Amino acid sequence: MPRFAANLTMLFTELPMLSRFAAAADAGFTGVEILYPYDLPARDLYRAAVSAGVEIVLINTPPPNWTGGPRGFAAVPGVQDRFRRDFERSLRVAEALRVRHIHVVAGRAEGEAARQVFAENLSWAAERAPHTSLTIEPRNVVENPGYFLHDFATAQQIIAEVGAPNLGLQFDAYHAQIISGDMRASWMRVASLVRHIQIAGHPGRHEPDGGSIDYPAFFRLLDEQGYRGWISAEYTPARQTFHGLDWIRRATA
Ligand SMILES: O=C(O)C(=O)[C@H](O)CO
Ligand SMILES: [Mg+2]
Repeated sequence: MPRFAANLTMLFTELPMLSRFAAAADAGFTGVEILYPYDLPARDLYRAAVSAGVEIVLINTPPPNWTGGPRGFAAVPGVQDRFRRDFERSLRVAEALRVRHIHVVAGRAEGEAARQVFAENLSWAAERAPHTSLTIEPRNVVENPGYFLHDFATAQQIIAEVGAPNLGLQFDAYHAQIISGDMRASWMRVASLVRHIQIAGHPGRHEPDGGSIDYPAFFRLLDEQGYRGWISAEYTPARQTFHGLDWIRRATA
């Protein structure tokens, strides 16, 4: 049976962050992810996870601007020193939270210079943190205009070029459906590189229930293929989080 994580940046936001861990555990999640855990003490987050009995599966590298603006800048030329300092910070937080994956967020950039900077930053980070799993995630540019990593072919090339054993793909099924029009076909092409999956319903990015992606069939496929990673629910609840959890009850029944 797949292991499900709740993205606490998007789910259970009816509650303060530290109360979301227990709410996720009560709902049947055994892991959580927090996109930007940098504004609360790591020890409080870790304690909340331990007392709820959930693992913290993933965090993102920090955004360049704490009060908004683009998220992440690993592919942005001209700020490599800053990337390195901020990566050190994510590493400290990841160690304190015993996090499994750090998602290295590419940011807004384009062209060959951005591709080179992204590959250089990833090589540096993979070597700096050989025991931490690093991920990169293609996102659709319809909703993330200007985002550097917006197709799977580029992600595959960069992972091959960096060639680090601790760098892999974060497969967001919602983005994949928009990028290729066929999430399952994308999955079949890149599955061997994937170390973390995120899900949301399409269209709308709400509960993974109904819509154009057949998630029960996807979960069966993952079981058949022996996928051992986490599947993280990264969606905006259509109403209150608690009213939209039938899908996980069915998936874990
Ligand atoms: O946008 C997404 O799908 C992500 O997973 C990002 O990490 C959100 O910041
Ligand atoms: Mg995602």
